Amino acid sequence: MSTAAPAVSVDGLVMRYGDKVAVDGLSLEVARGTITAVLGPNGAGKTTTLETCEGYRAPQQGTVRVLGLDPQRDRAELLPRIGVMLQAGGAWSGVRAEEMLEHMASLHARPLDTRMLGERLGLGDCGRTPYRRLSGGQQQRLGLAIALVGRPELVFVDEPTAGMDPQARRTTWELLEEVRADGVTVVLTTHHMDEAEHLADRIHIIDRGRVIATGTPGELTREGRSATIRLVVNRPFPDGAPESLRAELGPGTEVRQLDEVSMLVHGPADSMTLGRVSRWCEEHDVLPETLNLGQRNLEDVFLDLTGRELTP
Ligand SMILES: Nc1ncnc2c1ncn2[C@@H]1O[C@H](COP(=O)(O)OP(=O)(O)OP(=O)(O)O)[C@@H](O)[C@H]1O
Repeated sequence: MSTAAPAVSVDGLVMRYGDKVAVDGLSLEVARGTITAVLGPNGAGKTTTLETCEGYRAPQQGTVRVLGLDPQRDRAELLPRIGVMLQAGGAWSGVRAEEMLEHMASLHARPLDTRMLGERLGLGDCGRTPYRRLSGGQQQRLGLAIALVGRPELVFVDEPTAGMDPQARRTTWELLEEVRADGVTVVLTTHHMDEAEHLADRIHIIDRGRVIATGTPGELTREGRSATIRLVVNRPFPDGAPESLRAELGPGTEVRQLDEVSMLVHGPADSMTLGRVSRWCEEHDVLPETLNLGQRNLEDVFLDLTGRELTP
């Protein structure tokens, strides 16, 4: 564990919009040089938290420090050192992509080469396209280029791959990994658990304005009370098999039939459950060809903690 001061520290943050509590006593830290994901469902309070770190909103309660500075009081000192990729917009509608990027570069003392950055992000072909005519994925990539052009020490990226096709998503992930390799700290929000699992050194899972779990992807998915069991049998299940297996396993278990010979069981991660599945097979005259306890993913972690799906 690094002893260096954290890049970001949020302590007891409370944010409301009128009567609505958007952030409810949220605390988290981001270590320097890492990719940290703030993962949570829509409306969990991710964007509001990020906007407070970026200095766009003043904390109503609690404290926020970014690179050791107060994002409100020390805004002028902080701004040249951070990059921000907004969730939507970030450019005015008529401006061409390359003009926007060059304009942003001109605001920084030592900007990156805009042509190279545009090429790297696959913006080469649309440099002369007005912002409003860019696809959603292209607007996202331009937003990321704008966040990176000033060689920030820390970048905040809000839903970096929303609206991107799988290939653009991969490229964006690679780029964020390169940025980290250069020593830049990356804080990203996402509601895609695969994105958090793939990219993040550390994940803060948030729900209803609070951090409900923190850890590396491995730590979060190893601990816990439940697992996914995959069952594949030698011949089609009898009618009513999922209901009958669920009854055998008791409460707290979900059973989903995938096709005529396979089922997924989500339930307690213990040998008793495996034993019961095996006994049920024997009683129903089907032979398990596969019966294995799968690795939990972040979706399972979220379900364990909240009783709800991360991506409904
Ligand atoms: N300007 C606003 N006025 C009123 N309510 C708002 C405003 N911005 C956000 N909210 C509400 O505050 C809560 C938290 O919103 P926030 O955008 O921070 O969540 P989020 O986790 O980023 O969600 P998403 O993934 O959908 O962007 C939500 O219930 C949202 O509806």
